[in-house]
Amino acid sequence: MTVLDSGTAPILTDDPFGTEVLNDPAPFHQRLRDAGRIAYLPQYDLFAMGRYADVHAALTDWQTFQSAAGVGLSNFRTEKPWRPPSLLLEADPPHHDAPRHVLEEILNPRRLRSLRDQWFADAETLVDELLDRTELDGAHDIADVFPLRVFPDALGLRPDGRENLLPYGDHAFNAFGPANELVHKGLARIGDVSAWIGAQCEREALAEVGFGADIWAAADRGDITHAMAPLIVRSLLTAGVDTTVHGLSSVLHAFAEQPDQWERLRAQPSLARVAFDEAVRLESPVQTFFRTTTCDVDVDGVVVPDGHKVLLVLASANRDPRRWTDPDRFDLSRDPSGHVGFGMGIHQCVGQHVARLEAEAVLTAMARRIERIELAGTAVRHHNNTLRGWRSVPLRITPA
Ligand code: HEM
Ligand SMILES: O=C(O)c1ccc(-n2ccnc2)cc1
Repeated sequence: MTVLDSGTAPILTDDPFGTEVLNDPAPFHQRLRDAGRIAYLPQYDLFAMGRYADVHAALTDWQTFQSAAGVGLSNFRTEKPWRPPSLLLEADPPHHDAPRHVLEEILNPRRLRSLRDQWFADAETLVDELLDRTELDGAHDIADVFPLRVFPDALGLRPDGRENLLPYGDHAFNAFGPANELVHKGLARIGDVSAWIGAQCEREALAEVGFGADIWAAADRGDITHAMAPLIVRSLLTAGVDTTVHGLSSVLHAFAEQPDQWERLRAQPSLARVAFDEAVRLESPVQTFFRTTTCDVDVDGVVVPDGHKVLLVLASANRDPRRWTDPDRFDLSRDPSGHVGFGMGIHQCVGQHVARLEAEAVLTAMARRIERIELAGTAVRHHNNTLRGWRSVPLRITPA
């Protein structure tokens, strides 16, 4: 795509949600970083940032770059959201504060320690089931399976109907983008699926022990209102599975592409956590989120008018050579902290510890049982307006 400089903002004619970019976003990200600190995309009348420093600055300045007008392309100031807005993701202080504090308490690493032994055992069971094979699919057999085995139970979801979770999350993440074919393909089922999701958020649908019950208990304590509780449960239902499914397929693909890094993990299984964060930096399972300006904002001489949508390209920031040495390399000796794959600032991912624990369980179980993994064919991308991961990662494995 060409970069034309008309007026003050460099113009990019890329479509961040088109098939070409979804298949290989790197050229778009490179053009965006090279164009300057901010660029204008006329196709969607939006501004975009791709450099680490600018994305980080916008994420940590919620007063100027708000979430309350939606974190997708749709501007809640002028358009009706497709569902009641999120009390966390699509809210700013003060309304954001109480729901955020409640989930921080429920999902913090200390509270998750009670799940660690169970999740590690579940991961070992899953890997043991696969060890009689020399070839498997890292997406179909592991990434798509493990989150659905552990997270719905931890949340307290009833056993039936869980097949609705992935389609709901996939549609919700598509809906942050434009109304393209990816959104249209989900519309036929979303009514029924949303009804099922809404029903699972009610207190009587949830187990007495789990994240859902903890949210309702917070309402009983008065930390949030009872009216807020179902919507906060809905946040976990929306975010809890698709994200980790794509995070896991990404880390397995990264290792399969670089078997030397797998040897490092086998030598030091405690590297599992940093390996997952390095994969989240490199692959950015959540590629983008939007913000809306709350005033006229001058970025390097480009004036973004009040109320305008700004696309924050997390995936580009995570590979910005201004911030990362050899950014395109999956490297376990790197310190990936500071990456924006989980966001940054007041909206930084409150589920990151859940995601890390799931990945640590899977990678530790695999590292102990599998001597070598390598790609056994061409991996196939899963397309989504916001999420990036793999539909298929054919692997050849050598049991230890
Ligand atoms: C690899 C997995 C994941 C990635 C890459 C990821 C990424 C992100 C990012 C980038 C944000 C910031 C959004 C923004 O700034 O607008 C975020 C927020 C959030 N994440 Fe995640 N996430 C993951 C998994 C999870 C899981 C498993 C949960 C729930 C258990 C979760 C719950 C949330 C919630 C509730 C927010 C909103 C926080 C707020 O607005 O205060 N995420 N996540
Ligand atoms: O409240 C919601 O509906 C909602 C909350 C968080 C996410 N999310 C995105 C990345 N990690 C989590 C998605 C949806």
